[in-house]
Amino acid sequence: MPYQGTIGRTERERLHGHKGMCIWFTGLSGSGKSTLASRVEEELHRRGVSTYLLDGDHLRRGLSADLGFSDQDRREQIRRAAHVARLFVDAGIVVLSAFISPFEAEREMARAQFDPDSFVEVFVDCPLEVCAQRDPKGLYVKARQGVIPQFTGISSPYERPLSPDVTVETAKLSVCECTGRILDAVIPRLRHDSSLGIT
Ligand SMILES: Nc1ncnc2c1ncn2[C@@H]1O[C@H](COP(=O)(O)OS(=O)(=O)O)[C@@H](OP(=O)(O)O)[C@H]1O
Ligand SMILES: Nc1ncnc2c1ncn2[C@@H]1O[C@H](COP(=O)(O)OP(=O)(O)O)[C@@H](O)[C@H]1O
Repeated sequence: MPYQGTIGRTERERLHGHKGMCIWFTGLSGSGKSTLASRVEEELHRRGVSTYLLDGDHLRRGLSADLGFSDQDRREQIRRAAHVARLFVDAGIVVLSAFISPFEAEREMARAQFDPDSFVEVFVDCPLEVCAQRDPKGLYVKARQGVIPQFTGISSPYERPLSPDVTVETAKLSVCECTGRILDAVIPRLRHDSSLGIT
């Protein structure tokens, strides 16, 4: 439970003019999590929504600098990420969380931090071969050479989500189409009451 002062989430949401929410992106490295989280954030920002983008590399440079990529460390990474996301939502902000988050149990743990309307799980679905071809950071080449151990999809598992709120197939749809589908799921849930002007 968040610390409860005299100003609560409802008051903060009223000030922002929309509800707080967590949009949780999960998918393989190179599937398009960061690209889509960033595009969705731009679109929300343009509509006057208060946003914040959290991603794996970002957290791992600071709060999670002590963690590696063992199953146990990934579980701890997602526990921390979900907790931080919860704080942002309690502050009335729309937080976009982009983590591989490879395990269903931890994604469900993240979901359980929020009320059902405040959490949207986005499965960024892309075949491993396409991710490896894209290889935007050159990590798949190194993983296949054995230089990077425990690499998701190569030498560490990725469990496909069982019941995501939105699935975007990034090898079939453009960035623009994927962004539109995510916004269609998110925007109706942001309206706090009829006084809000989000369109
Ligand atoms: N072994 C291994 N496996 C997967 N990913 C690796 C690894 N080593 C480094 N990286 C880089 O770390 C980013 C993923 O961090 P996450 O915190 O999102 O991962 S996890 O949710 O804890 O599984 C990931 O970012 P994305 O490519 O944006 O997914 C990589 O840049
Ligand atoms: N429909 C799409 N959605 C997202 N990214 C796409 C799409 N089609 C092609 N891409 C490309 O795939 C790459 C995904 O990289 P990135 O967003 O860093 O992935 P991740 O954050 O999941 O590691 C980018 O180069 C992006 O331009």
